[in-house]
Amino acid sequence: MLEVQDITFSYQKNGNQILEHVNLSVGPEERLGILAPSGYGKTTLLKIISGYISPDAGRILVDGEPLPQKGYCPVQMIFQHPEQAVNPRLRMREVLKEGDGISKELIEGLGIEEDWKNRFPQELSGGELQRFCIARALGKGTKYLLCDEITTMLDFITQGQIWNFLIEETKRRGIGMVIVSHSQPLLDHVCTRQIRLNENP
Ligand SMILES: Nc1ncnc2c1ncn2[C@@H]1O[C@H](COP(=O)(O)OP(=O)(O)OP(=O)(O)O)[C@@H](O)[C@H]1O
Repeated sequence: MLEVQDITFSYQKNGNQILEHVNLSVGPEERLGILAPSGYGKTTLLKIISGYISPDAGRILVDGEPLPQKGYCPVQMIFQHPEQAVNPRLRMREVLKEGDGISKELIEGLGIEEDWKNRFPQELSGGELQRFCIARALGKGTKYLLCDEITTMLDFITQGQIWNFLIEETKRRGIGMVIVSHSQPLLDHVCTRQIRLNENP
């Protein structure tokens, strides 16, 4: 179980509180959709849940344990803009090595072509690059996957391929998901449960 307990956060000391006493939990079989208008702190919340930023108060537990201070994080996040999530100086084969033992099956399942691995990020399309970011986030140790508008900038065919793959892969491996999107049809299609931020789950 992924538990988000009483999270409070503001970017500036004594500034506007972006998140106030946020509580939610997600099981390994669930795909939880989060809805909220722009600026309500959805991206900020996902960054806290995946350990990129620390909350001012509250805690994140995975199976009753806090996120590890070092080593592989069982909660992985995929961002809206893949080009901002990869080192531009690394070839894609090296980017994949940043993950936790990325399998051949995963790479094939995502439709990543052998030749793409020799390229640099700027030599790939947004959809091709996002497939690498998804592969990197789905290493052996991943228990929960957080998706922040991950297909917003992609065409419908690519969106469909990516979501079908993600649903199958996470079901098979018992990986729980948290999905942020402004698209209600997408959330209706993908999620097993939905909540609105700032309302009780
Ligand atoms: N690094 C930062 N420093 C200061 N303020 C920030 C920072 N990042 C985001 N904010 C502010 O925090 C608030 C929440 O931003 P966040 O990106 O989490 O919202 P969001 O709900 O994901 O929005 P959107 O739906 O537009 O992506 C916004 O008012 C934003 O301007």
